Amino acid sequence: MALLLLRNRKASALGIPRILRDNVEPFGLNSEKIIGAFASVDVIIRSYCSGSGMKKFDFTDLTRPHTWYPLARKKVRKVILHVGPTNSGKTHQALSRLESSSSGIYCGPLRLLAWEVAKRLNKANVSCDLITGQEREEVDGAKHRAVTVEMADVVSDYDCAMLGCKTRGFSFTRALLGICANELHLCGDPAAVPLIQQILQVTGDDVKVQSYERLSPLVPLNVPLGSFSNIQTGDCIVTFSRHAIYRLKATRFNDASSEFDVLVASDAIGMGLNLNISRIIFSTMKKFDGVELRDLTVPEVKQIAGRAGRYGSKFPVGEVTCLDSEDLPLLHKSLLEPSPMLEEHFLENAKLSENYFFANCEEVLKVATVIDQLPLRLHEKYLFCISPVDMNDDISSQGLTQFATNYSKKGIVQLREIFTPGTLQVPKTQAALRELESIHKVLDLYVWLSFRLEESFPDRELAASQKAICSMLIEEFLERLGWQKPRVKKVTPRPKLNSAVVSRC
Ligand SMILES: Nc1ncnc2c1ncn2[C@@H]1O[C@H](COP(=O)(O)OP(=O)(O)OP(=O)(O)O)[C@@H](O)[C@H]1O
Ligand SMILES: [Mg+2]
Repeated sequence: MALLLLRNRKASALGIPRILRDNVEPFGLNSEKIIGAFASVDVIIRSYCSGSGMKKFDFTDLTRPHTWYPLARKKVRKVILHVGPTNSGKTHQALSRLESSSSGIYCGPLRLLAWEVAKRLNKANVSCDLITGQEREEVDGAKHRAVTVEMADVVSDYDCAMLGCKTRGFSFTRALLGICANELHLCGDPAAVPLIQQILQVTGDDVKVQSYERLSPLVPLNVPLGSFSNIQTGDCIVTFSRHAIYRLKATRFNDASSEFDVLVASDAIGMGLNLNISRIIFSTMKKFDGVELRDLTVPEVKQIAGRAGRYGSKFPVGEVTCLDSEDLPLLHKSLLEPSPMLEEHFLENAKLSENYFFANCEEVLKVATVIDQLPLRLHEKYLFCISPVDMNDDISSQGLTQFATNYSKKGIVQLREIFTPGTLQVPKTQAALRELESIHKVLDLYVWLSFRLEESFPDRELAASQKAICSMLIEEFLERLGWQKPRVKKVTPRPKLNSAVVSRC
């Protein structure tokens, strides 16, 4: 939820962005203490400015986030928690309910899942829009929407809403508290139940738990894969970096003479995807989480392993193992252990009221310090702050600065001002590859902004087409290294596996 930063040391080091200091002080904010509550600023401002009869909002009271969503609070929502292990039919059950409702919204953690749901509903003649950070496919007359969770709509009224989210990010909490629906279905691990029940105690919602059992078996193997020569059809190799995916794909599985139908995927597949996978193979049990290289957590291992042998797929029994034998003990132990209760971590971190914790918003603050001096309104600054810019990437952060500066000066940002179409080339070196990936990020950012400031970022089509060219050129570079383009480009709920790459979208 909200990026609540009360006396956060890291944040103070960056200084208090003027964005919030200047704009919220009239509401009585003590800027020495409070740096931001970005996540819900949009809702608060909209409510405050709409003249909807809402009283002056007290920005100093950050202990009651459920009150930031007045629309949702008008209802006593029926909240159903669908909990159980992976592959137990939680999503299936909740989606059936969504499908039969007069209006609804699905909020998922991954673009592919939103896409899968939109496809399923439209196929069942329930018109459904697909809305993610970077795309909007609207269907005439649709009363249903499938969105990625950060796009959760907290200002409309729905009959049924579904949250299929595996993380505790602020988007999830915002959706949990803010979605205005008669019925709210949440799918996840039983470990989340106490925390969600606790959070929803104050909303007055009616919460029920529905438990599930695994629908088909998952067998942890005692023998490691050992060598890639032991790969079989239906295997899925899981790795944790994009470059490792490319490398594995390029060097191992795409030999022209190879007949293997193998998926190489990142841990993003763990978020509920249904694929035809017989055996999950962890190429490593360690992951770099942005700060350190650490062992995979119990929920991560279970979620990823749970992709094997999905019910109704062509593999009725799933298997899971590791590439190296030394990783097997951690795999076996993790699969046997219950997931740690989310509240433990939560309480450790909470510094405000006992149900809330400080989300990490260093990235947002980095943007805030860059655009702080620009003559933009609060809402516009906020928008740039939450945009999908990679501030650790020089080209991406320069792109954002340029977009924000040009927008503040002229109100319109032509893509050609910072980018000349027709100049992209197949990279010849790893450095050129990285540069092209950075350009891809800048174009992606332009598309994202164009959906929110439509008139000011008019070149969406050009940006999208140049972005597609970037992807093609990256693929061409990789093909020259021996990588082959997947024959199946989109991952459908049950595709024939053809060495597709799935990574976080
Ligand atoms: N009652 C059912 N009838 C037919 N198919 C079902 C049924 N229940 C589940 N399935 C199918 O079984 C597979 C797994 O179900 P689902 O995706 O709902 O599991 P899940 O519990 O949400 O798993 P995860 O925790 O990994 O997200 C899906 O392909 C789903 O369509
Ligand atoms: Mg699911």
